[in-house]
Amino acid sequence: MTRPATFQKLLRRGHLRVASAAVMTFGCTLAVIAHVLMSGVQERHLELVARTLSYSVEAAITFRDEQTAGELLRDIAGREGLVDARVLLPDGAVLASHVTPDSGPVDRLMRRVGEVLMHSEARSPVLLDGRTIGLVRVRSDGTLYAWLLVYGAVGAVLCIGASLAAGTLMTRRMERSLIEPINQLAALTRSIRSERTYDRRAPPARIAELQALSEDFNAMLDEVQLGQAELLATHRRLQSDNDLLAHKAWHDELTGLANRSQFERRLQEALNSTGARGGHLAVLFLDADGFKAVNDTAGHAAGDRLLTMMADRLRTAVRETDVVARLGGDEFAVLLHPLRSVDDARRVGQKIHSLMTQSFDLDEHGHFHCGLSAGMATYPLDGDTIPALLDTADRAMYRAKHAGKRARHKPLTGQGTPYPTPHDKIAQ
Ligand SMILES: Nc1nc2c(ncn2[C@@H]2O[C@H](COP(=O)(O)OP(=O)(O)OP(=O)(O)O)[C@@H](O)[C@H]2O)c(=O)[nH]1
Repeated sequence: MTRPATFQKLLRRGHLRVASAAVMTFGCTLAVIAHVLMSGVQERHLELVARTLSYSVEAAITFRDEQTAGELLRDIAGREGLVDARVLLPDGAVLASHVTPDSGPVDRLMRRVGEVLMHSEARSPVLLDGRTIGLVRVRSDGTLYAWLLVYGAVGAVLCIGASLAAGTLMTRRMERSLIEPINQLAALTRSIRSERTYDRRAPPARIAELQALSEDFNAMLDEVQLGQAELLATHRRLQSDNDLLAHKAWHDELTGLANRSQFERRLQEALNSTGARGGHLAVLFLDADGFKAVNDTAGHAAGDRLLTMMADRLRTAVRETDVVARLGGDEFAVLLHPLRSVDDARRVGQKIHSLMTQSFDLDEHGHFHCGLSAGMATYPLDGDTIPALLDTADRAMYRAKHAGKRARHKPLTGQGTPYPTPHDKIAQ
C-alpha cells in the first residue's frame, strides 16, 4: 500500500498550483488584452505615419526628386521605428525607399518574433488637386511588441517566484497553527496508547475545529479513565471477595485457626522439606474433655467463647513456624515443625496440656476447668504420609481419652503417644 501524502505536502502542492494558475490566468488575460490594444494602436499609428509621409513627399514626387524623398523616408523611419518605407509612382515604380538594417542577432530574432505575431503595414495615396500622383507604403516589424512579450514573460516568472515564496511563508504559518496541533494530538494519542497514561489531556488549540477535536478527545479520555476506575474498583472488590473466600477455604471461621485443609497442606509441605533435608516433625491431636457440659450449662455462645480462648492459648504455646488448627467441634491439631527431637515434641505437648487445663474465665458463667486428651505422632517414627500420621495421632488421642475416663493418670503404650489427662469436671 502506498503511504498517504502528508497534510503539509498537500498544502504546499495546493499553494503552488493555485499560485501558478492564478499567475498564468492573469498573465494570459493581460497578454490578450495587450495584444488587441497594441494591434489597434499600431495600425492607427502606421496609418497616421503613412498619411503624414504622403503630405511630405508630395513635392518630391511632383519633381521626381529621389534624394529628398529618400531623406524624408530615412528621417521618418528612424523616428517611428519603421523597417521598410517606400514611395511609389502611379505605375508601381519605386521613387525612393528605405529599409532599416537590423542591429545584431538579438534584434534579428526580435524582429522575426514581432513579424510573426504582429506584422502590420499601412498605405496612403499621395494626392495633388484631387489626383493620385503616388503611393506611400510603410511597414513596422513589431519589435516593440516582441520586447513587451519578453518583459511580460519575465514579469510572469517573477510573479510565480513571488507567489511561491508567499505560499511557502503561508504554509509555514499554517503549519504552526494547523499541522503542529494535529501532530501534537497524534503524538499524544500514540504515547497514551503505549504508556496507558489516561490521565493526560490534549492542550487547548487556537483553531475552533481543532479545539472541538481536543475537547472531544479529552471527553473520551475522561470516559476511559472513569471506566478504568470502575474496572479497578470491581477488580479490587473481586480481589477482596476472593481473599475472603480463600481465607474461608483455609481457616476456621470461629477461631481464625487453620482448618483441616490448611493443616493437611502445611503438613504435606513440612513432610516434603523434612523428607528432603532429614529431621523430625510431630503432629498433636487434642480433644477437650467434657466440653459439651459448657454448652449445656452456660449456652452455645459461652461454648464458642471457650473454643476461642482455647485457640488463643494454643497459639501462645507454640512457635510462629508451628501450625495450630481446629479440626471441628472441640478437636484441635498442632504441627510442630521444624523439630530437633521427639523429646522436644513431648515437652511442647506437656506445655500445651498444662496451659489448656488451667481454668478459663467465662465472666458471668464463672471459671471453667476443661480436661484435655492428646495423642502424638512423629515423623519418621510413626509414618511418613499424612494419613498415617493423622491416623496414628488420632488413635493415640482416643486411647488417651478412654484411658483418662478409666483412670486419671494411667500411662499408655503402643503406637503413638497418648497424654494422660486429668479429668477435671467443669467447676462453676
Ligand atoms: N459452642 C460450640 N459447640 C460446638 C461447636 N462445634 C461442636 N460443638 C459441640 O461440642 C460438643 C463436642 O462433643 P464431645 O466431644 O462429645 O463433647 P465432650 O463433652 O468434650 O465429650 P468428650 O470428648 O467425650 O469428653 C458437642 O456438643 C457439639 O455440639 C461450636 O462451634 N461451638
